Amino acid sequence: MALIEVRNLRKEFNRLIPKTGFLSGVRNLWNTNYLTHTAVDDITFEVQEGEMLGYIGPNGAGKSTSIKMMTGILVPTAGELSIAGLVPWKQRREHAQNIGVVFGQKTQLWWDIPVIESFKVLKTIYKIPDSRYNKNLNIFRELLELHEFENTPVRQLSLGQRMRADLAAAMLHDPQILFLDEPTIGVDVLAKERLRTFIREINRDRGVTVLLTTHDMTDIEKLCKRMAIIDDGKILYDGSIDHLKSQFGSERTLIVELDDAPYSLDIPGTRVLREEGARVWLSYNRDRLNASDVMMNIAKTHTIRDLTVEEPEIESIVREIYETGMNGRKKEEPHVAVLDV
Ligand SMILES: Nc1ncnc2c1ncn2[C@@H]1O[C@H](COP(=O)(O)OP(=O)(O)OP(=O)(O)O)[C@@H](O)[C@H]1O
Repeated sequence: MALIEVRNLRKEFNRLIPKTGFLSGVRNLWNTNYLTHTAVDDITFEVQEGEMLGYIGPNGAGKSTSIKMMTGILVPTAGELSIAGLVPWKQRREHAQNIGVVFGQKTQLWWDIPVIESFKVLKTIYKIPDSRYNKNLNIFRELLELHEFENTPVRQLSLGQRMRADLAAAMLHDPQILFLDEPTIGVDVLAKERLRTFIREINRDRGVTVLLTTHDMTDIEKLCKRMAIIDDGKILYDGSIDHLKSQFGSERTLIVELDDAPYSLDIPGTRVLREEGARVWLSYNRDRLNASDVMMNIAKTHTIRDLTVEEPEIESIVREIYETGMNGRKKEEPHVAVLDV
């Protein structure tokens, strides 16, 4: 049985249609005209124990709404949800013991008290035994370098420090599942790397199952093997990152360094992306050409000094899917490629 089971999950919100015109402010007080907006539209997926799933999508796609249902904050309009055998919004207390949650946009800690005092409050709330609390605190202190700021009130922390404190707080009670909603948003490169190392280690050493939402594709590439793409409340893709790359990333970039300046290199089947002195970046479709064909064609007119082929970046593949849907289809025809990973 999967640890997270989501079946035909749906969430609708009612939005007020504002009245305009004369005395609109007053008339809106009695306004009962609502428009139903479907934020999550019949999604189905599973997450196995110990897996790390990247859950991505453009702004307003329905990611946070999904996480809020999975964490028990929101009640779905329809569908089924079982997490570690519990229904989040019905068994909230038991469920809270099984999960850790980090919302990058909003701290779970108390703003005015030192980080360590927030941890003590959480110890009491979750009834964490002394030995377990001390053991976890020591491990997290080292992994996240908490000693730098554990006696500082949360409101005085930098964003990177706050995220480190939030991650530790979410893991103090040893949850088996961690929901991360944009945990690296706004933090610098070094802090991002520290957060990623922590997430990787708790997944590897403690077997914690992770559901990660982020707009940073490097987070996904560095942490997850599997990714689900949601847009307009629907799952467009659910499968391995390698499969997505091999299926949708057929554009390759060949970078050649020549003995002389290329002066508008014109190689059939390729497109010049950039030229810099004697270096030129050429894009070609791997399904129609291979690197050696392109190379041979260049060698007819130039002497090649150096050459590299760049793999497609997941970021550009995902951007294309957001823009045009799967397989270049329009978004009104969502296509779900469910794969075993
Ligand atoms: N409480 C609410 N009432 C009405 N509409 C809502 C509410 N919460 C979310 N929505 C709408 O539901 C849709 C999905 O929102 P959600 O926050 O889940 O998106 P998201 O994928 O997390 O976006 P982002 O990446 O910008 O955080 C959006 O159109 C949003 O405006």
